[in-house]
Amino acid sequence: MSEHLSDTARKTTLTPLLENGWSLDETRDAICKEFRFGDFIEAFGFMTRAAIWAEKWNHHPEWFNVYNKVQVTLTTHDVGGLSALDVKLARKMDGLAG
Ligand SMILES: C[C@H](O)[C@H](O)[C@H]1CNC2=NC(N)=NC(=O)C2=N1
Repeated sequence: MSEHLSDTARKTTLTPLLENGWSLDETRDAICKEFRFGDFIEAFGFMTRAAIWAEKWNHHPEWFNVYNKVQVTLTTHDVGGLSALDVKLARKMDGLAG
């Protein structure tokens, strides 16, 4: 079971993500990012790869896709806010998106 991200962890692990296109939704303690790809197949390929990691880690994104755009929201429902799992999945998604 994950834990709510500590203030220290927020400074060290969240800051680089916020500098890399993620933004904080403070109303629900979530991080969000919009990824854009060349076309639908690239966007869906990204979603498919991310889905396999999400399933492996039992940590599932909220996301919305139209054509080449994927809007992602990450938060941990079990703790009612951000946990280390959100940071881990956000980093993985950045890596997969290239
Ligand atoms: C029962 C199941 O393990 C939980 O609901 C898992 C599944 N995937 C999840 N995904 C996310 N993003 N947050 C969770 O708290 C979460 N919990």
